[in-house]
Amino acid sequence: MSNTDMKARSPWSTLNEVQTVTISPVEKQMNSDIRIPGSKSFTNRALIMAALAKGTSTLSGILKSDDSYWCIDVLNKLGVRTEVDGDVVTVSGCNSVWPTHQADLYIGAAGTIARFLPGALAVSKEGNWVLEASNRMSERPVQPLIKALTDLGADIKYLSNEGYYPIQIKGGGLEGGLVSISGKISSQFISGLLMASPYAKKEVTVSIPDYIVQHDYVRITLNLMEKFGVNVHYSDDLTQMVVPKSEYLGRDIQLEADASTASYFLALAAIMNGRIRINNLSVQTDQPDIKMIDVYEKMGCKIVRGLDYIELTGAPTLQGGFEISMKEMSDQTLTLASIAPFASGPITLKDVEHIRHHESDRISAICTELKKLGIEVTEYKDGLTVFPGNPLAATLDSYDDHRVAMSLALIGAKVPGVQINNPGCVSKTCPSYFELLNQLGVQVEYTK
Ligand SMILES: O=C(O)C1=C[C@@H](OP(=O)(O)O)[C@@H](O)[C@H](O)C1
Ligand SMILES: C=C(OP(=O)(O)O)C(=O)O
Repeated sequence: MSNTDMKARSPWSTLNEVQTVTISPVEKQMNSDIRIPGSKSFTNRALIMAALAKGTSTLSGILKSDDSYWCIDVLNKLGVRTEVDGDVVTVSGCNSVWPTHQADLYIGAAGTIARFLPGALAVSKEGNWVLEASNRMSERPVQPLIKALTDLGADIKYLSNEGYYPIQIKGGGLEGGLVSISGKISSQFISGLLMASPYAKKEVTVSIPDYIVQHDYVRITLNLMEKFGVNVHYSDDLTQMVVPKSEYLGRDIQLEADASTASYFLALAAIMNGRIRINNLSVQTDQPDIKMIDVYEKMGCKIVRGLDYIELTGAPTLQGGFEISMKEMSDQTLTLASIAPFASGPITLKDVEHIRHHESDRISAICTELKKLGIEVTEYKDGLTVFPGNPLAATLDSYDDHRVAMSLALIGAKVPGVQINNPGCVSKTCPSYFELLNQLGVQVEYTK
């Protein structure tokens, strides 16, 4: 497990001892209903807004994974009281004054914490905190966010490499005013800046000079801020956003299921020509990865868009022969690339250069692993083309990246002899992933 960062695995991870998982094809026709764990994006936003808020919040349907564990752990270390009961967490908000003024905080591999926490700390009147991240998160960019926060008056220092974790943040507050921030490497920079902005001394006007890679994640932030009592004024294209001086108020909120996680199970039914119904997610969501159902439909699957469910029935042959921009749902690039060999023609996935900065260099990782399976691919700076083929048995690497492991496992559900090294990394967003696959009839065997 050479590239595995075991420190980033939390007590909510499950497969730390497992070296390799062998996935074997589904034996009977898939015809199942399933419930999907809570959304990472909603969970970590809601936790941080609830912690900053005045009053107590009850968040139901949280995700219990490494990313949310480290978020709750950090809040506890900052002196915020949280109580977890099943998938419900009660958070006693600190009204933007973090009770513990000095602490070393470990945030694991979570981009959401790395980009949402700095602003939330900087707004506090006093404090001096050191933030350390996983090895990979310490290679992922944060400079545009830190620059915007320091432009607003925050006191943040890089402790090792300029532009990267670890960092030191001192309290003192944000001044407010006009601030410009790039959205072309990560939308999380903008979300993190917005979440802190109500606590600046003056109104904050956020302006985007270039473009945003995934607008819908910013919309999730804006809508959740509104639920916590802060109304941001913004242009439709999100290039200008005005955050009033305000404060979050404690709320009781039911969080959504994770649309990114749901997509793997929809993809599974698509390639198996089976039927699956997701019982706790609907198309009425801001989560961008919901748009994958349109892609599965375009590939020949039948979709029922229920009021409170989504059902997919696969097709004997999936249709390929198209090019698609994955920019606005880029977490699903690997899912589509993994089922693409089973389609009738080549599929080109474009506009996702930014995913080279995710949990792994995802474009390079998926091209390397598909080639190991004997699949022809062409790699571009911003994407790849996957050609139809019959994948061979192979032992694959997960790159310690949950989405690499979850996507490649789909191929094992159709092709005998697919093994994945270091599969425990799925705990970043879905510790129960292989268990859920198994419930759907996929055979899963662990080697320790
Ligand atoms: O705000 C969020 O919750 C997320 C934003 C996206 O990140 P980028 O905008 O960095 O691609 C996405 O990939 C990530 O999984 C979750
Ligand atoms: C990019 C991802 O995560 P993070 O929140 O760490 O950016 C992801 O989940 O695919």
